[in-house]
Amino acid sequence: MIIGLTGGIGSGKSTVARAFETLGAASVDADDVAREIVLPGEPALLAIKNRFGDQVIHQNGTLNRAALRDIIFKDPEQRQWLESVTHPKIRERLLQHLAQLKMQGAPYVLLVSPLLFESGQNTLVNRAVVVDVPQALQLSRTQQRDGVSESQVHAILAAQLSREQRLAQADDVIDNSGDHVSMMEQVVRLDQRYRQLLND
Ligand SMILES: CC(C)(COP(=O)(O)OP(=O)(O)OC[C@H]1O[C@@H](n2cnc3c(N)ncnc32)[C@H](O)[C@@H]1O)[C@@H](O)C(=O)NCCC(=O)NCCS
Ligand SMILES: Nc1ncnc2c1ncn2[C@@H]1O[C@H](COP(=O)(O)OP(=O)(O)OP(=O)(O)O)[C@@H](O)[C@H]1O
Repeated sequence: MIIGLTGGIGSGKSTVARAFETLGAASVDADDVAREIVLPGEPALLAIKNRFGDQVIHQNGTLNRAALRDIIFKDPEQRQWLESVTHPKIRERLLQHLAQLKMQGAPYVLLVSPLLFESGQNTLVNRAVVVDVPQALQLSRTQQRDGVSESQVHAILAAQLSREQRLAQADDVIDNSGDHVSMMEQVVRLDQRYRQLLND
């Protein structure tokens, strides 16, 4: 069984995924896969360099993520172009990771992705769990974690589904506006539910 785990920027997806892992779940993270497909030598990195030039490439040949972030969250057309190059490759690589994880015998696998619904990756999963927090908390936790400006987080939020749109597509919801103990209690309940579903 594959469970999609999604939520907007800074909602706590990675934190929640780690909590599921302590209970025995396996996981693959779309943000990590998005990094793999732009490593030096990958065709996606070459396409990005051809479009945006050396301003988005570090001296050592790796992607300058901050520079690309500045460009794509200012201009929806550039973001759509980047997604048209990266999303098919991310999907392909996710499928490979999921197939490998399936062999390893975990009871269920989490596909952790900020853009589960936006990118159509939800067609790869059996259920979707949304990590939900009010927008103000997304903003403060992201700023505290990454040291980025409020306007940059707002620009990223604007490129993602709204809280309501995401919740409307959820099978399960984790309210991550409380502390870690409250989050863990919800994860334990859902883990039991997923194991029960496997036995049904
Ligand atoms: C623009 C890039 C280089 C910025 O890299 P950076 O290291 O600063 O951020 P990182 O990749 O860790 O993403 C942080 C968060 O930004 C948000 N985000 C990233 N890409 C997008 C996007 N295309 N649309 C909306 N939100 C996005 C997500 O909430 C994500 O968790 C990078 O995000 C990227 O390559 N994005 C395009 C690929 C993509 O859509 N990735 C999302 C997973 S499918
Ligand atoms: N319940 C919680 N209480 C307090 N802080 C939390 C809680 N959950 C997560 N955080 C913190 O909020 C920040 C964002 O969490 P996390 O990195 O897990 O989010 P994310 O959804 O994976 O983010 P992104 O989409 O940007 O990769 C982190 O600094 C994390 O430690």
